[in-house]
Amino acid sequence: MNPRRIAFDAISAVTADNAYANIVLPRMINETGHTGRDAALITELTYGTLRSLGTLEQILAAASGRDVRELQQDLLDALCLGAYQLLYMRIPPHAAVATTVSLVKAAVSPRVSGLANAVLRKVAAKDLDQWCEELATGDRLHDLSLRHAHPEWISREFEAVLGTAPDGADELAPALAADNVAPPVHLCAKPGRITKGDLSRETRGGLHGRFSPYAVYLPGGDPGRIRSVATGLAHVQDEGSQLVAVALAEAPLEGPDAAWVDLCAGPGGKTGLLGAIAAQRGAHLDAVEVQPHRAELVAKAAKGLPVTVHTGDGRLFGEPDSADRVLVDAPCSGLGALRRRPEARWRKQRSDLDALVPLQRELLAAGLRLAREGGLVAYVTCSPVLDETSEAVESVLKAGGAELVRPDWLIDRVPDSARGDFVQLWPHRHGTDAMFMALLRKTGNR
Ligand SMILES: C[S@@+](CC[C@H](N)C(=O)[O-])C[C@H]1O[C@@H](n2cnc3c(N)ncnc32)[C@H](O)[C@@H]1O
Repeated sequence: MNPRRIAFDAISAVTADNAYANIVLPRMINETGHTGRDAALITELTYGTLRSLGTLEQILAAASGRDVRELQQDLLDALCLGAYQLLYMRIPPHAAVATTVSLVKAAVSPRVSGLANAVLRKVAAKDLDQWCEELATGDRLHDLSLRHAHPEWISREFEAVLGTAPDGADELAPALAADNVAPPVHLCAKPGRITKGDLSRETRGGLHGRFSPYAVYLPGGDPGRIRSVATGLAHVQDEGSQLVAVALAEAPLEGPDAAWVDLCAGPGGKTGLLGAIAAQRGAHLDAVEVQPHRAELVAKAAKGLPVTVHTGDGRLFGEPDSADRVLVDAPCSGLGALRRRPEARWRKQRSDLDALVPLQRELLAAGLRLAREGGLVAYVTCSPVLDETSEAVESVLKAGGAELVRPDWLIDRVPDSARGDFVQLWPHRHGTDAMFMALLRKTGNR
C-alpha cells in the first residue's frame, strides 16, 4: 500500500473513529511492512496533517469558498493531507495535487476528484506565510494560533502563564512552535539499578540529560529494543517528569522519612523512579491508582521495588498524618504534552477542565491530609494552565495547615524553571514537557 494511502487511513481512523494516531499508525506501518524512509514519510504525513488540522481547514475554507465542515469527512481528510504536503513539506505542487487527486478517486469517490483538484490548485497558489497573511485578522492570538496550528483557547491559556513582553518579543510563538516538533525519547536510568553511563553506552551514543541525574536521550530507534528498558533497569520517561519526582525526593525534610505515597500513580513512570530512590533510602512507597488496568501497569513498573500498589480512589486512601512525602501527580488536561499526541489539541476543549479542576483540588487536599506535620507534598501536573496549577494550589492553601516551599533542588539546576516559588517547565525552554510542580509542607491540621 502506498505511503499516502496509509497516512490517509490513519488520519481517517483518528477523525472518524476517535483513534489515537500514536497507537494506530505504528501498527499500520508494521502491518504494511514499511521501514526506513517510507515509514518516516508516512509518519510525517500523518502526524503533520493531524497537528495542523485547524489551520489547514481555515486555508481550505478560504480556497474553496465554503464551510469545509460540510464536506464529507473522508474528502476533508484527503484535502487536509494534500494541503499539508503543499504548505508544510517540500513536495512539488504538481506531485502533491496529482497524488491527492488519485487518492480521492480511489479512497473517497471519483465524483469529487474534480473538486479536490480545483481546491488544491487554489491552495497551491500561495505558500503558508502568504495564506497566514491573507487570513490574519490583526488579533494577535488568532494570528499566532493560525500560524502555529493551535486552537485559540489553548494559546490564551499559555499566554496567561507566559505573560506578554512590552517589546513584543514574548514567548508565546516559540511555545506554540515547540508543540509542533516531535519530542526525542528520554530514558530514565533507575537509580541503584543502572548508571547513566552504562545506559548511554547501551544506547550507542545517547547523550546524558541536561538536567536530570538519571536522564539519557535516546539517539533514535525503538526504546523497547534497549535491553535495560526491556528488563526494567531503565524506562522511558520525559526528563521533566523525572525532575519533579526527584525534586520531591531531594527536598530537605526533618524527622522520619520512610513512608512515601504516590497518590495518582498510573501508569507508573514516577512510581518506578521514586520506588528506586526509596529502595536506596530505606523508604517504602504506597502507589494508588483508581483505574484497575492502570494499576496493573504501576505494578509492572514497580516490580522488585519497595512499592505496594493499591487500586482505589486517592481521595479516600490511607491514614491521616501518616506519610512523610506525598506525590499528587493529578489527572489534568495534558496541555503540557501536546507535542506527543498530534491530534490532541483539536480534541480537547476548555470545558474539559470543569470536571478536572475540582478533582485536582480534592486530590491535593487528600495528599495534605495524608502527610504528617512537617511532611512534604508535591503537586504536579503535565499542564501549565493556571486553573490546574498555581490557582489550584493557592485555593487549597487558603484552607490553612500548609505552606509553600521553594523546590531549590530543581530550580537551582534548571534555568528559567521558577515561576515564583512554583516550578514551570516548558518544551521551548527546557526540551521537556510543560510540567508544573508546587512543593508544600504541612504545618498542621485544618
Ligand atoms: C497524570 S496521571 C499520573 C501519571 C503517573 N504519575 C506517571 O508518572 O506515570 C494521573 C493518574 O491519576 C489517575 N486518577 C484519576 N483520578 C484518580 C483518583 N481519584 N485517585 C487516584 N488516581 C486517580 C488517573 O487514572 C491517571 O492514571
